[in-house]
Amino acid sequence: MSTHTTTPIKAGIVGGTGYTGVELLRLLSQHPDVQLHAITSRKESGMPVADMYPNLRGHVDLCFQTPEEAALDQCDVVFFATPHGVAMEQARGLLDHDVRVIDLAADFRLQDVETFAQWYKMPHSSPDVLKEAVYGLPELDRDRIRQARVVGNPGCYPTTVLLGLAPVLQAGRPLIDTTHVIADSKSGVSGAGRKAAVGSLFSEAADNFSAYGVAGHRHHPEISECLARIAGAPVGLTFVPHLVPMIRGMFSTLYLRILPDALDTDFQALYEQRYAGEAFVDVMPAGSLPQTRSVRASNMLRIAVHRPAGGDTLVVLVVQDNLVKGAAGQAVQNMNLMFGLPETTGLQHVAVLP
Ligand SMILES: NC(=O)C1=CN([C@@H]2O[C@H](COP(=O)(O)OP(=O)(O)OC[C@H]3O[C@@H](n4cnc5c(N)ncnc54)[C@H](OP(=O)(O)O)[C@@H]3O)[C@@H](O)[C@H]2O)C=CC1
Ligand SMILES: CC(=O)N[C@@H](CCC(=O)OP(=O)(O)O)C(=O)O
Repeated sequence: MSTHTTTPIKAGIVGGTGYTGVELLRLLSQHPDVQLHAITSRKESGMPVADMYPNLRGHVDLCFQTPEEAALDQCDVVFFATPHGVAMEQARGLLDHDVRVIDLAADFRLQDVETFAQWYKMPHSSPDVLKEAVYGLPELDRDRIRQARVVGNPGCYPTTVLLGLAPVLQAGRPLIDTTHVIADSKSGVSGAGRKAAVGSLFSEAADNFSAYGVAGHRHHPEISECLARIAGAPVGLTFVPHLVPMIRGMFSTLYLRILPDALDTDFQALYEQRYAGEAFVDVMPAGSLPQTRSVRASNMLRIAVHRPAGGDTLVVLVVQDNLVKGAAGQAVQNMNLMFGLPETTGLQHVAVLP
C-alpha cells in the first residue's frame, strides 16, 4: 500500500451539500496535505460551494458538480457523505482506479450482510468490497486502517459507546457483567442530517426532549458486532437514543455492573492507561462532569468514569461532537492513517466555548 508523498492528496466528496459534507469541507480545506478536487450535489451543480456555505468563502473555490460530472476516479480518496446505499454502488469502480474510499454511511460497517439487509432494508450490492473493508475506529483498529483501501466510518452513537466500553472489555480479565450493559445516549438534531424532516423542525425539536428507536435502532447491531469482536463473545446491550434540543453534540451515559471479584479495580487508572497517548480521547480527572460544548467542533471525545457512592455500578460519561469525532473528523483521522500521515494532521482544532 502506497503511503503519502509530498504531493497533496486529491480528495473528492460525494454529498457535499449535507451536514457531514460541509464539515468535511471545513476540515479538508484547512488540511495541509489535501487538495480538494471534486464536491458533488445532484441538485446544485454549477453553484459555487461558498454561495451555499459562506463560512467557506475564501477557503474553497470549487463549484458543486453532479456525481456524473465529477472526476472522482482522478481522486486519491473519495469520501461518501451520502445516505446508506450510495457508496456500495460506486466503491468497486473507484477501487479499480486505485482510489481509496471512506464511507460515512453504513455500507461498509456491518460485516454480516444479512444484518445489513434487515436494518437498512436493501440487499448489500457489494459484498466483495465489504469483505476487505475495515471498520474505521482508529483507537480500536489503527493498524488495519493503515492498510485499508475501504473504510466504513462508524456511526456517531457507536463511536461513543464503543470507546466508552473498550477499556473494561479489553482489560484482560472479567470486570463487568457483559450480559447487561446499558447505553443511554443523546444526540443533537444535526445527527438527523440536513434533509427536510418533521422531527427536525424547530417547533418539534426545540424545547423538547424525546427518546426514539427504543424497540430497536440500526446502531444496535453495529455496536453489538464490534463489541463481540473486542470482547471475544456477545455482549448484552440495551441502547436507547434520545433527541435533545441542541444543534450538535452527543452524550452517552453507560451503566455497567462491576463483577464481585473486580470491585477493587481502579477504573480511573484503567481508563487513563488504555487511552494514554491517544490524541483524540481525553480521560478527564476523577469526578469530572463532561459537557458537549467542551468538544464542540473538535475531534476530541471526552470520558469521565464514576462509581456513585462507591458501589458496584460503574457510570461512564462520554461526549463528542456528532459531526466531527462522530463523522467527518473521524473520517479525516482515518484518511491520515490510510495515507501514512500523522493521525492528528488537520484535526487539532480546539472546541468552541461557550
Ligand atoms: N449527521 C450526523 O451527525 C452523522 C451522519 N452520518 C451519516 O453520514 C451520511 C451523511 O449524513 P448527513 O451529512 O447528516 O446527511 P445529509 O442529509 O445532511 O446529506 C446527505 C447528502 O447526500 C447527498 N445525496 C443524497 N442522495 C444521494 C445520492 N443518491 N447520490 C449522491 N448524493 C446523494 C445530498 O446531496 P444532494 O441532494 O445535493 O445531491 C446531501 O448532500 C449519512 O449516511 C449519515 O447517516 C454518520 C455519522 C453522523
Ligand atoms: C439524531 C438522529 O436522528 N441521529 C441519527 C443517527 C445519525 C448517524 O450517525 O447515523 P448513521 O450514519 O448510521 O445514519 C439517527 O438516529 O438516525
